[in-house]
Amino acid sequence: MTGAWAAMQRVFEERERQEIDEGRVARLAELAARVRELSELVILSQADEMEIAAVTREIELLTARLAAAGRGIPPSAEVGDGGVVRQLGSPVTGLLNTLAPPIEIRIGDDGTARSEFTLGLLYEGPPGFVHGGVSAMILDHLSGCAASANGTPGMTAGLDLRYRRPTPLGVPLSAEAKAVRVDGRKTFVDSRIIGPDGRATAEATAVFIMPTR
Ligand SMILES: CCCCC/C=C\C/C=C\C/C=C\C/C=C\CCCC(=O)SCCNC(=O)CCNC(=O)[C@H](O)C(C)(C)COP(=O)(O)OP(=O)(O)OC[C@H]1O[C@@H](n2cnc3c(N)ncnc32)[C@H](O)[C@@H]1OP(=O)(O)O
Repeated sequence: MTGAWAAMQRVFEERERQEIDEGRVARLAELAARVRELSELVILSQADEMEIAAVTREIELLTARLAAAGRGIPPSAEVGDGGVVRQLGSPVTGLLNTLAPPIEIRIGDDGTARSEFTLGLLYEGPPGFVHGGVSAMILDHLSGCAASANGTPGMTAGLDLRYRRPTPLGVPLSAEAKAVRVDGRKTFVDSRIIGPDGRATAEATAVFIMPTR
């Protein structure tokens, strides 16, 4: 008995009481996209110190405007087609999470979870290449979706990763994950990130375990 199941249920139930207004989500997603651009410019901008101080003050005012409306609870997670969880605040796929790339995942007829994406400077590890932790995050999440699509969701119990070659920044990448074996509460999922030359840059095997109630 881990208690994790009950804790997750409580959070889900609280969040499920909220209606998701798609028009509002679209406007918030637009805001998140603009904040992502801003985040990249915090690293790249050549503005002088006066300009940086002025922009900082403006951002402070904008933050205060949003805070004035009060803070609610994060928008709920929904299970969509093929068992893909639509979690608006997810750090991987969350349209409203400015730390998320964000990555769109779809499930094929054979249960493979797939995604195509380009990772920019915010996800840099070695100069010019994707941070290994970011690759791990993406493969973990994609694999979780594949386990769910298989009808055997769970929490990541293990993620065995091999970095085959550096994953380049700023070019189209793809990734795929598929449940390959179920053993009681354990689901084993194989996944990979594929570079523009069609070769795998990172490969993983993950184990998902449904927590005991
Ligand atoms: C409302 C409830 C929802 C429940 C489902 C939860 C999520 C799924 C929902 C949606 C998924 C959709 C999209 C995916 C999204 C995200 C993916 C990322 C997910 C994460 O970001 S998630 C965060 C990181 N994750 C954790 O925070 C886990 C912390 N941890 C624990 O909560 C426990 O650790 C737990 C529950 C994992 C297991 O605990 P436990 O007590 O139930 O089970 P136990 O340890 O006894 O293991 C049972 C059998 O598995 C074997 N075993 C254990 N580990 C193994 C390994 N690595 N390799 C091979 N075998 C292994 C043992 O050897 C034994 O084998 P045997 O039965 O043969 O003896």
